[in-house]
Amino acid sequence: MTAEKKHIVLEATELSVGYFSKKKSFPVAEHINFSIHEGELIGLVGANGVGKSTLLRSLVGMQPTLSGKVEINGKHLSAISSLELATQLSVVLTEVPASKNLTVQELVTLGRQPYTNWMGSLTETDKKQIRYALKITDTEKLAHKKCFELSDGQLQRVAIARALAQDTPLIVLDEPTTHLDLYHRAYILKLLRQLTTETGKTILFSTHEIDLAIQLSDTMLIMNETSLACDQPCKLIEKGSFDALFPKETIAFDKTTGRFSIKK
Ligand SMILES: Nc1ncnc2c1ncn2[C@@H]1O[C@H](COP(=O)(O)OP(=O)(O)OP(=O)(O)O)[C@@H](O)[C@H]1O
Repeated sequence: MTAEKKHIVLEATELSVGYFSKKKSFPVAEHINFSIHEGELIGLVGANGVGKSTLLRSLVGMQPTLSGKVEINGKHLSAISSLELATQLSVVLTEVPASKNLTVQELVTLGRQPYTNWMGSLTETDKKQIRYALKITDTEKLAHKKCFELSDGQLQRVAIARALAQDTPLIVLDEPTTHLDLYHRAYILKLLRQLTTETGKTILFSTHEIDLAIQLSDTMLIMNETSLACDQPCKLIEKGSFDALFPKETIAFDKTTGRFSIKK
């Protein structure tokens, strides 16, 4: 029997990402090829400065690609209007929201923008989705606080709530567990896992929590200076793909436990 072919939500083909300066391009990562499937939790890992944020921003159209192709649900990214994109894709980046003067309730409500009419009035569905987003991210009690009054960790959860209010089939998060304490780190990663299994959302997130990502992700992307590997965590472990992430003399990957340990 052939395995059921899952719908490809996002595909990168011969993608090159990086920066332009004085009309010259400075690639950060090249020849990137991978596809991610509906209902999967995908963890992107790699050392500091390897290009994870650059890649994520390029995949969601927040910075121009240098060459190659990004397709979302089979459609070239550049052919998708910003309104259409906002109903398909929500993004949580590491940058602090510009609108810190808003209350948490107001910021999360902004997530409903793609669906509200020109007056911005909320339907029962909008209100229900906002309540759900606040509840599931454990931010209900903060709803009436101004964003500038929040700790970094609280703000991080509010940013995730805004993305959940947007209720898109694809969510992309850049380091969603930064600033979070151990409990909220596990809580958020478990929540992302739960959202993929219970609601069929596809969630791509970058993280330095490699051990947790190995345990929770369906697929992992391992980015290093010369290549990007994409596969199930167990297959990547078998292939030794985690070994090349960090200098061996300092930190080693144990295939049997799926964890890194410091070499003494
Ligand atoms: N705006 C920019 N202009 C030029 N180069 C940049 C810019 N932003 C980042 N870079 C460079 O691109 C490379 C990749 O940076 P990026 O932030 O994507 O890495 P990262 O893997 O997300 O790192 P970290 O794990 O530390 O967050 C780095 O060498 C960085 O200096």
